[in-house]
Amino acid sequence: MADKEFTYSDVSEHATKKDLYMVIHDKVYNASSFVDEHPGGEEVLLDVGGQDSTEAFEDVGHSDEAREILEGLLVGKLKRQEGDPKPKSYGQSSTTTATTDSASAGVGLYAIILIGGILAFLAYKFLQTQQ
Ligand code: HEM
Repeated sequence: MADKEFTYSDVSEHATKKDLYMVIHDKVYNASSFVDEHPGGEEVLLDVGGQDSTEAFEDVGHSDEAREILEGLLVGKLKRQEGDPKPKSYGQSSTTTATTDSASAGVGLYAIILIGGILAFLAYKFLQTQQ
């Protein structure tokens, strides 16, 4: 059963509380039996019902226990088709780019402060020798 393949449109047909599928890391889970037990509330699960909820799931930082429960809900894997939304590989693509950007911006800022400091020091030394 867990070998079954679902397309995005298959998954999107299961978006009600009694029949709730979601995609996490390209695997398809049937969360219907867990909705009432979810410590984070049923609302959030219903929100992502029938969709890719990888980001929402990972953003919360779910425990290993949560991941074990998740494995028990597995019904199949996602069959990606052309035109489907891109894989939401968490911690890669967009997130990494953002981190790299801010990191290099940080380095740039330090470089400017450092160069500014050196210039100020040289100017100070220069003025001293002038006197
Ligand atoms: C079927 C998929 C999911 C399972 C099996 C699951 C399971 C769990 C479990 C076991 C916890 C307790 C804390 C922990 O062990 O990490 C939890 C907490 C939580 N979950 Fe989920 N979760 C799922 C999907 C989601 C999604 C899609 C969201 C969307 C935002 C979400 C939001 C939360 C929040 C906000 C908490 C924290 C509740 C609190 O500490 O007050 N969960 N979840």
